[in-house]
Amino acid sequence: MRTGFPLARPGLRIGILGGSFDPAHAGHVLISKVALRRLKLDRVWWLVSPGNPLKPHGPGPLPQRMAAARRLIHDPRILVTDLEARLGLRMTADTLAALARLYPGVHFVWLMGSDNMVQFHHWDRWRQIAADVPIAVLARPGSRLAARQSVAALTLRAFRLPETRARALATRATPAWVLLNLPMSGLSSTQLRKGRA
Ligand SMILES: Nc1ncnc2c1ncn2[C@@H]1O[C@H](COP(=O)(O)OP(=O)(O)OP(=O)(O)O)[C@@H](O)[C@H]1O
Ligand SMILES: O=C(O)c1ccc[n+]([C@@H]2O[C@H](COP(=O)([O-])O)[C@@H](O)[C@H]2O)c1
Repeated sequence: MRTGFPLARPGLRIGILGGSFDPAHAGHVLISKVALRRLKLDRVWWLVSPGNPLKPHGPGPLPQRMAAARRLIHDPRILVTDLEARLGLRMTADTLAALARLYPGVHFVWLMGSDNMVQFHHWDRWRQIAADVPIAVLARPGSRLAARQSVAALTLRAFRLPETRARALATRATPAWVLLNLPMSGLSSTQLRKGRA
């Protein structure tokens, strides 16, 4: 494995939480812990993005975002990585293809908040993403119901697992996705940036 890339042996179940983390906050920690438990994951990797392809303004510098994210985590199962920047990738479809090549035999699950599910159908090759990797959508205030009615949710409705089957998601044939309800956190990076300004 190249330097700077996390290690993972075949058979591990790893949730990937992609985001700007500008800055990371307790909402990210909460959904990571819920995903670890409810999806029976071994690890969650925070994939600190060089920048969301759909957002017009880039986030703050990557090293600062990484350092702040690491300071927030006190669970050895959660790991922060800049592998997307190291690979020179930005589109999630490309990142997931690279992960499959780099880590054969690892069971990856894409994690995202329900706000992202609402606009998932605008992502580059979103159907390919859903065909490549199981997806867990974590409820977030204001978008939980909209996520259930989103274009992606309706398109993929035949492949939705009930929450009671969430533990099976990581090794399920794709497409497969689940919507996880949880005691929701209203925290957001936008709100924290406003508070800092
Ligand atoms: N409070 C939260 N509850 C559920 N999911 C969340 C929460 N905060 C962030 N997420 C999810 O975590 C992932 C990374 O989030 P991101 O780094 O963009 O933080 P954010 O708070 O959504 O930032 P911003 O306000 O700048 O959009 C996304 O899939 C997002 O939906
Ligand atoms: O690939 C895409 O088209 C795409 C479009 C929007 C968002 N994403 C990814 O979704 C993750 C969450 O983005 P954000 O900006 O909400 O933190 C992050 O990993 C982005 O790279 C990816």
